Amino acid sequence: MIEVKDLHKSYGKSGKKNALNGISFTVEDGEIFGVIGPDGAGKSTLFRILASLILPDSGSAIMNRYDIVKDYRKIRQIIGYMPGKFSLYQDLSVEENLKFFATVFGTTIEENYHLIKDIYQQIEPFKNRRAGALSGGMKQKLALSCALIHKPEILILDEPTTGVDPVSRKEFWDMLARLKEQGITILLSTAYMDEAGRCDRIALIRKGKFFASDTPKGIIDKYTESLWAVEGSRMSAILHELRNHEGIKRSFAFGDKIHITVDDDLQIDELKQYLLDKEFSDVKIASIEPTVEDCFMALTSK
Ligand SMILES: Nc1ncnc2c1ncn2[C@@H]1O[C@H](COP(=O)(O)OP(=O)(O)OP(=O)(O)O)[C@@H](O)[C@H]1O
Repeated sequence: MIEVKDLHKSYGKSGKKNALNGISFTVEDGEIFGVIGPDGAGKSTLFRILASLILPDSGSAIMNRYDIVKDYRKIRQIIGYMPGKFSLYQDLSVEENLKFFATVFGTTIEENYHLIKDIYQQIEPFKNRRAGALSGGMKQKLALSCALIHKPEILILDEPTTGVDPVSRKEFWDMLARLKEQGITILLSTAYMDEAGRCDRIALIRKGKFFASDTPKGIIDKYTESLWAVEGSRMSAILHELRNHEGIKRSFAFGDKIHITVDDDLQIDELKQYLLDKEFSDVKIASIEPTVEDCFMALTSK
C-alpha cells in the first residue's frame, strides 16, 4: 500500500518554484493508479520523491511499510522506477542493459525471467543491438524490463507511453494488466487522458495539486452538464464563432471535433441554424457522453 500525506516541494533559491502544493493519496495493493495532467503539473517531482531520489520539503510517504526518507535503501529494493526521460545506457546493448540492472540489484536475468518474459521476448531478437538504436516502443519495453528485473513490489512509471506509437501503447497497457494480475502495485503518470480508463483509479493533477481523485467512472459520473460534439470542415472558424455564442459555456478542440458545454435551454437545431447563418453549411452537432478529458477541462476552467 502507498500512503502519501501532504507532500510539498519547491525548487530554486528560497523555494520560489512550487512544484508540489500538498499532495495526499493512497494506493491499495495491486491497484493501477494513474496521475494525469499536463506538462509541468508536478508528476515527475512526485514520482522522484516516491522513488527516494529527491527529498520533499514537508509531508510523508510510506510505500509498503517503508518510509521514503528513513528507509530509502529498502525503498529502492521494493520499487521499480522508470523515469520519464530515457534512462538506459545508450551504448550498451539490450542484453547488457538488462544484465547491468540485474547485477546492481544482486540478481540475475534467469532468476526473474518469468516476470519479464512477455515483454522481453518481444525485444530479445534485438538483444545485441545498442539501446540507443532502438525504436521508441522497443526502448520502452527494455526500460520496463530493467525496472522489473529485481522483482519489485511497486512499479513507478513516469509517462511510460509518451512518444510511443498507438499499437505499442496498447501492448504496453496489456502488459501492465498482466503485471497487476501478479499482484504488483502500479503508480504511473500520463498526459494522455484516453489512458485513464485502463487505471483502477486516477488523480487529476494541475499546478502541484490533485483536484479530483476517483475511479475513471466516478470522475465521469460527476459531470452533469450538457455536452455536444460539433463537426465541420472549417474547424478553427467554427470554434471562433462558437466562442461568440452566449449559450456556450465552454468549448475546446477534441481531435477532429469541437466539444462544447451548453446552457440547458439551448437546442441543437438552434445552434445549427446559428452556424448556418454564418455560412457553415456542413456542420454536424450531436449530444455525447463526457470523457475524462472533458471532466479535466470542466474542472480546470472553474
Ligand atoms: N530541477 C528543477 N529545478 C527547478 N524547477 C523545476 C525542476 N524540476 C521541475 N521543476 C518545475 O517544477 C514544476 C513541476 O515539474 P515536473 O517535472 O514535476 O512536472 P511534470 O508534470 O512531470 O511535467 P513534465 O512532463 O514536463 O516533466 C514545473 O514548473 C517545472 O518547471
